[in-house]
Amino acid sequence: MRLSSLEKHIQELNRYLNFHKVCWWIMDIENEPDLFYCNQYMEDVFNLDKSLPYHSVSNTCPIAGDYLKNVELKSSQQAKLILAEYQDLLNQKTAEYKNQFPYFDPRTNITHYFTSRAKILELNDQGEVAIIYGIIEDTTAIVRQYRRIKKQHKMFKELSETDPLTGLGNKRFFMKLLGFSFDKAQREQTELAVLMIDIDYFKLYNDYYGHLKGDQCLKQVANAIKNSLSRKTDIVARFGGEEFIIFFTGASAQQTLQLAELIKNNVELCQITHPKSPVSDYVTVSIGAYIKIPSIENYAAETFIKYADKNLYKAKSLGRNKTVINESSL
Ligand SMILES: Nc1nc2c(ncn2[C@@H]2O[C@H](COP(=O)(O)OP(=O)(O)OP(=O)(O)O)[C@@H](O)[C@H]2O)c(=O)[nH]1
Repeated sequence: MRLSSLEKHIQELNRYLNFHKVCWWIMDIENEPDLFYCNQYMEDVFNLDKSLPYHSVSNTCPIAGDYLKNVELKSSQQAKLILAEYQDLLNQKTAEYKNQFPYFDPRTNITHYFTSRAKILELNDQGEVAIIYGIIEDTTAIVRQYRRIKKQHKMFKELSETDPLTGLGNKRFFMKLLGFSFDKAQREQTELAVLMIDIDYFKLYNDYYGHLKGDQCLKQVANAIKNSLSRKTDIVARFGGEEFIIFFTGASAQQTLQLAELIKNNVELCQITHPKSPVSDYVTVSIGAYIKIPSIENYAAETFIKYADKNLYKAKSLGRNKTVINESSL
């Protein structure tokens, strides 16, 4: 009786669900829980043996069976999820499931992406699930397009946060990260340090050598600054023109001063000749630093930049090629 009912359903599915590029399958859970019947298109797509009218769930089902062989599931976690949804359908906890799975086709060496939906078609007299059916659609084109857009989005984001000349982060990138770190330092009551670095007499350098050489100089200085930083959490950016900025957390005032001195020395050690500089034969930088534990009442991330900038101004007025750090913290 059940078999003829199944046959009737198979005939109906063949008649009504005969769309191009749509796989359908049906299972008699009550009598043959390990078998599924499907259309020819599904047999083609998943390389199933066409000599039989049915296929084994445990051996050939693209999801439940030998998925380890053919389905490139990203993780066993995903496989478990699909299985759990299938169980929920059998236990009537859900009326329909919908999941996605990648399928590696060994004939073409290409991974396709499918969306699989299933529903209960018939209950038996005891109200238990008797027959379920489902469709599987190839969503490879949509998935690929989604990934392309995501990749482009990431690229645009990186471009919008990168200084094209030096490859360092730009002001926007810096302010975003400073905001996060400021809040964290405030919560954890740790020191936050901001260093403003400015090339000395850069206008004279540009006037003497021209803008292109000025650009090269900016790149070299940017590299010298970047290479002076050892921790991943030290964030550096080109803040504008010939000005660079750094922030980091968890260091003492002494360590901050040491790092500033290291940067200053490393820039001078690049030996970029600057015939017009009154302070050195080579390009030098001045640095203004500000370090403090952010306090809830009195500070904002921008205040750190303002004070670091004031100290930079002091370093310039003290003759350049100098570091000034907020003295109260030393
Ligand atoms: N080549 C080049 N020059 C730049 C760029 N951005 C800013 N500048 C130049 O940097 C110079 C900055 O000059 P000023 O602000 O007068 O400062 P300075 O000559 O370095 O003097 P001090 O900072 O007081 O030591 C200007 O000549 C700008 O044109 C850039 O992207 N490329």
